Amino acid sequence: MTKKIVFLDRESLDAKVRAFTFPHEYVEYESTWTPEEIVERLTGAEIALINKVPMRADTLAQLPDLKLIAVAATGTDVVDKAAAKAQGITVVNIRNYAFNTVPEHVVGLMFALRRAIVPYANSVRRGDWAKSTQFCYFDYPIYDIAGSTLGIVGYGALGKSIAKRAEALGMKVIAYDVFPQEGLVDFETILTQSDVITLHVPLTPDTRNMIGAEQLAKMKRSAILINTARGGLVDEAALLEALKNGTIAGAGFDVVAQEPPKDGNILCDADLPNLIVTPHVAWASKEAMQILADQLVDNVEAFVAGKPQNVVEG
Ligand SMILES: NC(=O)c1ccc[n+]([C@@H]2O[C@H](COP(=O)([O-])OP(=O)(O)OC[C@H]3O[C@@H](n4cnc5c(N)ncnc54)[C@H](O)[C@@H]3O)[C@@H](O)[C@H]2O)c1
Ligand SMILES: O=C(O)[C@H](O)CO
Repeated sequence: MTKKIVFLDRESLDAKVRAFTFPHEYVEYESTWTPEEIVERLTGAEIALINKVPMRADTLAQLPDLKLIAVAATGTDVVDKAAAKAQGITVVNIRNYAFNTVPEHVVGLMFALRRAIVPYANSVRRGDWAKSTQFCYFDYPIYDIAGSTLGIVGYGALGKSIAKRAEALGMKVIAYDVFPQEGLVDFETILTQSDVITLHVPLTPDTRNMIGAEQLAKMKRSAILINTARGGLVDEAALLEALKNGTIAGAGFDVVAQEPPKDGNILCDADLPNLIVTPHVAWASKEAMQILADQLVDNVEAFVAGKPQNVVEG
C-alpha cells in the first residue's frame, strides 16, 4: 500500500534525500511552524520527517493516521515522546553522524576563547595595535589548551569523540554521565576542576537548567563553558551575569533557549568579548549533513520493513 511521507522543514537540511524504495507519495515543505499548518500538512500522512518542528501532544492528537516521526537530528526534545507513545507513534532519531563536525566546532570555540582570538582580531580592526606603545599588548588574557583540564558533561557519542581530540591536544579529560561507565567523575568535580566544560547531554526535564548561578559560582574564574548540545541546559540570565562580573572567563554557545531567536535573546544580543554565539551550526558540515540524510532514509526504510531502528524511548 502507498504510504504518504511528509517532510515539514526540508529547508533545515542542506543535503540530498535519496528516494524511498517502497510505494509512497512524498511531499516536502520548506518550513512549517504553527500547529494548524502541521495538522493540515500531516493529515493522512503515516510518516512525518521533521528536524525542529514542534510535535506537541495536542497536535499529535489530531493526527490519527501518523505512525512514524523520523527526526532528522539526534536531539528529539521537540517531540512530546510520552504523547507519541500513548498514540502508538514510533519516534526515531539520527545517531553518531556528527562525530567530526561537532567536536571540531567545540575545539574551534575552545581555542578561540582560551586564546582570545576574536577580541584581539576586533581590537586590531578598531586600530588598537596601531596605537600601541609596544610591538604587542595584553588586553585579554591568553591561556594554553595543552595542560588544561576538559570536563565533559554527557559521555555519549559526542562526548567520547571530543575526549579523543582533547587528549591529542595534551588536555587532561574528566567526564560525567548518568549512565554508569568506568572512570567517570561526579558533576561537582567537573564544575570545580575543569578549565573548559563542554555539554553533550540531551535536553530533558532532568537536564533543563543543569547549569545555573549556583553551578557557575563553583567553576574556576578562569574557566570557560561550551554548549553545543541544547539551549535550555543553561540558565542564560545567570550565564550573562557570570560573564559580566567575571565569575567565569568565557562562553561559547551554538544553541540558545529559543531558535531562531526571533524575539531577541540575551546571549545573542550581548556585546561581550568573552562570549561567542554561533547559530546552531555545529552539526552542519557538508559531510555530516549527508550522513544524516542517508540515515534518515535508512530509518524510514527499516520502519516500513518492520525492523525499526534508532527508536527513541519515551
Ligand atoms: N549543536 C549541534 O549541532 C548538535 C549536533 C548533534 C547533537 N547535538 C546535541 O547533542 C546531544 C548529545 O549528542 P550525542 O550524539 O552525544 O548523544 P548520546 O545519546 O550519544 O549521548 C548523550 C549522553 O548524555 C547522557 N545523559 C543523559 N541525561 C543525562 C544527565 N541528566 N546527566 C548526565 N548525562 C546524561 C546519556 O547517558 C548519554 O551518554 C544531543 O542530544 C543533541 O541535543 C547538537
Ligand atoms: O540534534 C542534532 O542532531 C543537532 O542539533 C542538529 O539538529
